Amino acid sequence: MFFAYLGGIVFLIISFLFWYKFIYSPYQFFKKFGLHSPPTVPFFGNIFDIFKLGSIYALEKWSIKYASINYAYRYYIGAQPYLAVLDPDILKEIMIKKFDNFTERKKDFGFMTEIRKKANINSMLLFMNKQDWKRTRAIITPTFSTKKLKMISPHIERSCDTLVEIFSDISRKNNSAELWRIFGQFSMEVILATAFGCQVNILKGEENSLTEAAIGIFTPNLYNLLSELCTQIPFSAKFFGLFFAKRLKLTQHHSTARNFIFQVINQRRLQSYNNTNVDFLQLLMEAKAEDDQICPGSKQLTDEEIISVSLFFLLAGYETTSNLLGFTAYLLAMNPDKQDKLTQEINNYYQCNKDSSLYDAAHSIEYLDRVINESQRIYAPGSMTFRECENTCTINGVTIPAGCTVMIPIQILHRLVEHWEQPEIFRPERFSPHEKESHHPMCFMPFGAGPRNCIGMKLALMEAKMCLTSLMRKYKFERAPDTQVPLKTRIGITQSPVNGIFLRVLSNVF
Ligand code: HEM
Repeated sequence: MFFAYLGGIVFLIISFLFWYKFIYSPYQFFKKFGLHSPPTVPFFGNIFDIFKLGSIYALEKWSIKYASINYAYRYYIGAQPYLAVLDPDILKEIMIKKFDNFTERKKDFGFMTEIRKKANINSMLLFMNKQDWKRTRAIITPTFSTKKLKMISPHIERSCDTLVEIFSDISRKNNSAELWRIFGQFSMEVILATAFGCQVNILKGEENSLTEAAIGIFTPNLYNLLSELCTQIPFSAKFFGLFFAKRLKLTQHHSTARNFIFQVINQRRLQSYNNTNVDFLQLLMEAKAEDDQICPGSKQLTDEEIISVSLFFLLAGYETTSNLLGFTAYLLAMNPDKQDKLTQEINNYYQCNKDSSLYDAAHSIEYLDRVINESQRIYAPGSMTFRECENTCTINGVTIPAGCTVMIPIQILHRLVEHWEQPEIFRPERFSPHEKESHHPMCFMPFGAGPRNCIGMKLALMEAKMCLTSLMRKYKFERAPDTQVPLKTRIGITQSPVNGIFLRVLSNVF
């Protein structure tokens, strides 16, 4: 009898502790500071709304209902507390002025961490902790200087030439074509060439072990869904990781890519006397932090670090850039007057600069810059980013507790009616010098902001500008019967078209 009572009491105590630790306590996080959030479900927080509506749309709904003061509102993903901030002045404090208190981004994506561990790949730059990030970023920043990017631009020009040939075939057929897939092949070809000096012809259908692995990493499948789920449900990443990570094709693709890069590094080290490679891998092998950079640890990257950094370039640069090109083509087709203006500007430039290189042309046409900015404002390819708060602080009346993840909804900021007149309209003139002054700089951040912004920004812009300049000299895009209007997009961390982008391509040259 005594033992039955004792057992009952122990059971009650354990149940109470379980309830307190996992069901009650995590959701008191904001309440302790007198702040509100939408109603939560134990273990899941607010993820059902996110699954039902999509993250950005759920945030839009909450922003109307819960953005109490200064356009900031709170929610939970699993048990992790989030604060979404829409106020540009607060964002300036977080991303720039108080950067030291908001240096880290977000805990790693659970399931992908397990996959990378199994594939022997180090932590990615995106999720690095403060110390590791400071050192790594200081070493690799010079790799993205204008001079070095110009050195690798011939790789991009080569793929632009192939793309022009492909578009010539499409224009002759006079049917619509799915351009998003073609821009995807283009950007994969460019990133493999610029990152690893790998001369592949993906646009012409050729493959090798690295391209197969790279394509495999980006092909959506059940496991991607699983990994999405694991980022939301607490403790599930370890659980699923234990059972699946070793057996997944995705892990094999990561291993193949890793081993490929490892072999290339070894070969280059052996042939160091006649090494003429001009690509990121080579630049990373030679990269060294400047002497005046305060960074603890070695000023050079180890081979394992080079592998994880260069692999991350592949992940970060592929989808975002192809989405940018696809969205821009769609917006130009839907706004023929803006497209004509761009073509005119490109032709004018070449009339005055007949022997200009593609690199120089792409960087001299101001209207192209405005078109690309406006395209990214309407469809931000990187639709959100994050910062972790290290120490509790209050900014413009909003308390941000330590341990809280600040969510920066880039796509929403780009369309706020308070800051953008008729935000749904494509008008590149918004970015002309005199109009540019009229909007808050923090309301336009396709590449993030502050010291932890996108390191690949100049590369992405160089690629997009060179690609559009070479295409628009010869072709124009036109709306076809199967063009989806309005375009449906899928918004996660990145934004992509749900059903591709179907357009006609017509020759400009008669
Ligand atoms: C149109 C193309 C691209 C877009 C829209 C884009 C957007 C972004 C955004 C929004 C962030 C987060 C910034 C922040 O938190 O403030 C980011 C981070 C990053 N991006 Fe990009 N990106 C693009 C292309 C690239 C390319 C081509 C590369 C590399 C070759 C790259 C490498 C990175 C890296 C390494 C980070 C993490 C930086 C850090 O934590 O220090 N991105 N990108």
